Amino acid sequence: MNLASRGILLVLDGWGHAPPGPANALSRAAMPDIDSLIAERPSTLVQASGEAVGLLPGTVGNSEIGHMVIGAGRPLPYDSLLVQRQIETGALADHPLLNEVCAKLAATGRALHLVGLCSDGQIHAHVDHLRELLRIAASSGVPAVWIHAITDGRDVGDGTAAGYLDLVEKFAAEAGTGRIATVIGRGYALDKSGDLELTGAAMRAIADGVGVGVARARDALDGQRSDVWVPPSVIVEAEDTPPGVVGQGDAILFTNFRSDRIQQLADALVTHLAARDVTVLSLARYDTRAAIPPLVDRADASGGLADELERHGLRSVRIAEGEKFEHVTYYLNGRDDRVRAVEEHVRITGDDPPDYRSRPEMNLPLVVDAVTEAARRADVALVVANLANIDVVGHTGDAEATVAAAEHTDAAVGRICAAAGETGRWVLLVGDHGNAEQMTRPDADGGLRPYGGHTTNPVPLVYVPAPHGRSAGGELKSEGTLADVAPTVLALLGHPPGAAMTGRSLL
Ligand SMILES: O=C(O)[C@@H](CO)OP(=O)(O)O
Ligand SMILES: [Mn+2]
Ligand SMILES: [Mn+2]
Repeated sequence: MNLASRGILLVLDGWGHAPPGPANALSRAAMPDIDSLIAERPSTLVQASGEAVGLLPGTVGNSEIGHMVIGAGRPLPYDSLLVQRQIETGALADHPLLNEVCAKLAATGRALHLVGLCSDGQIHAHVDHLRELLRIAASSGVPAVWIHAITDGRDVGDGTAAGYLDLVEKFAAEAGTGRIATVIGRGYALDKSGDLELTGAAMRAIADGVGVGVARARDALDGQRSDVWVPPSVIVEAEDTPPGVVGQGDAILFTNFRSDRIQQLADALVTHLAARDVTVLSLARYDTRAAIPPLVDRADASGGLADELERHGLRSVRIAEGEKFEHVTYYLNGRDDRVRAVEEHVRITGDDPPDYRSRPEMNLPLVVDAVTEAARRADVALVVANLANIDVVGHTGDAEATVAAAEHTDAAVGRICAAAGETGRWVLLVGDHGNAEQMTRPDADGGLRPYGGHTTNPVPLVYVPAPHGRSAGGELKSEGTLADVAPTVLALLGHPPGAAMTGRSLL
């Protein structure tokens, strides 16, 4: 392979584009390296949200779909969209497995437990799906439906949980069934770091009714520091045991459509409830250890960049910190957990602070070292790395810390581009969805409140040619999407897009 055709694909997580302004942490940050790349190198903006990537129109992008589409080279109908379609066509209401489980509960007098994130953030879940499931349960005659409400405050503004709990109660009243049994912050219920104490606390509330006792769902929020960290709380209506515990012969249906953050809890519950003869279902397919039957299955994501690299015998090294490791491996490879013979997966581990505001640099120097080391290897055609800081720190909603995260990211990009220059590589930089470029959101009173969630903004794509390699004309093609990234990478490596790709090279 021509030396100059080797490269580095850098995903800057949460790197969206918006006009400069006080709420734009990226325009506020001093980012000399990235600014000069954008000024001097071919660059463009690409779509990373909504229909362009396989989401419902107007839906914010996220890391899963972002990395999947970057890898697949085509938009992929995402799980949320597939669920929505099934609701609209009536297929979910007619779902044979759901009907069978509901009929059994009706016949045996047992309860259905709905467990999921209660917001309309549309990254992990949508409260409208819960509404539909309440309707279906009611019309199937399920005698009791318990809702285990996970509060959000991350995909939607912090401080909004009370409104969503009220909404859930309204949906239940409309459907004529459903009561909130537990209220649990996503920090506990959706931990994905392997912290089994957090997961265990959520699990005991759901399964056994052990937690902070409150009289009404909203009371769980009283005096809490954020919606994310609402301690596992159990609604106790009388002096006796909480009514919503999971009993012998009950069924649990997880209502999140995205797997990564609910699977630790789902696995813990399946293990914990093994002796209780509980039927467990999930709305979409999960990557749990236990096989949980999904109501809606995934779209095929094969034929992407990983398959093409393998076909051409091109070695790639994937590098990211724990928070984004699956994204540059499993998701980029189309939710395929094989490590192909031509791949190396490097998970950067450092010490992770409980609150990223205190260390916006995260473990970035270690990521840069690993990228530099891989870039020096002649046998590696492509280095793929995710720089997580802008997104992960952006999620705290703390604009000052996010400015610092952006400045660390800029310095890292500078170091990586220097290493690329020394090793004769090109670099392609791209965001996977917006986040840090929009750190406030209007609130109901016409004011602005801090916002740490994702956005629908386009993301930058910047091409830094190798020192003696192919250079694109002045600009990259416009009107691209994340689906064009893999074809662009393949073109730079000297290959056409894969047959399954509908994206095109933007060179
Ligand atoms: O952290 C997460 O789970 C989501 C936001 O809920 O972000 P991302 O899609 O970037 O992983
Ligand atoms: Mn992301
Ligand atoms: Mn994110």
